[in-house]
Amino acid sequence: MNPAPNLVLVGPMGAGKTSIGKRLAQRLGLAFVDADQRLEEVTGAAVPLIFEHEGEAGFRAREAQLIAELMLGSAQLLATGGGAVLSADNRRHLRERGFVVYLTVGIEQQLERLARDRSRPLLADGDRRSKLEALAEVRAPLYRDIADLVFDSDGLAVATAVDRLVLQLQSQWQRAEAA
Ligand SMILES: Nc1ncnc2c1ncn2[C@@H]1O[C@H](COP(=O)(O)OP(=O)(O)OP(=O)(O)O)[C@@H](O)[C@H]1O
Ligand SMILES: O=C(O)C1=C[C@@H](O)[C@@H](O)[C@H](O)C1
Ligand SMILES: [Mg+2]
Repeated sequence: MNPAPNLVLVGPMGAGKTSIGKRLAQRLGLAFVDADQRLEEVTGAAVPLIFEHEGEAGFRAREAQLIAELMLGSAQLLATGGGAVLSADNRRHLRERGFVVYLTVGIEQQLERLARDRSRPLLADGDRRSKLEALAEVRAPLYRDIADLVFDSDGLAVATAVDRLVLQLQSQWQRAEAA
């Protein structure tokens, strides 16, 4: 059993938080919430449009409010947005009320997975490789700081990643229960 009320996925764009999260939640019988998708439902606007109208700061404020509200609940799997860990308040809420899994991915896989994607405003223009590298430099220590488990999704199909995660989580949770 999860020692925390919720399960949380953090990590960079293209790590698979949304794709893996949806199937992992089904396997574990948890309600699946994707923060980006929830913000799109609530505002009626796509993430790039929120950035365009309210700036990154406006998006981050909405994201922080959502995380604070969601973490009051339980039995959820929350797939966070890639930048959620930038806020110390978010990190605290996620860590206090979630078992946090950091999904890692190599830059080549990230570039491949996001090659045709137009829904990430931070990659809208300029060189994607250098942008992703700059984001990773700032964020990797923050993801690591709140992680209860680090899982490398590089080169794994979503179904394989989910199978392995279920096993790793169950064994880690059993150890926590026995301790
Ligand atoms: N393990 C995987 N193998 C192959 N493709 C994958 C894998 N995980 C994700 N993808 C693909 O990569 C793209 C990005 O994945 P996803 O949206 O799950 O990333 P994310 O971590 O939620 O990113 P963001 O922080 O931007 O929300 C999607 O098109 C998805 O189908
Ligand atoms: O890495 C980021 O900062 C972001 C990732 C996405 O999940 C979205 O939350 C948005 O595109 C910003
Ligand atoms: Mg996502």
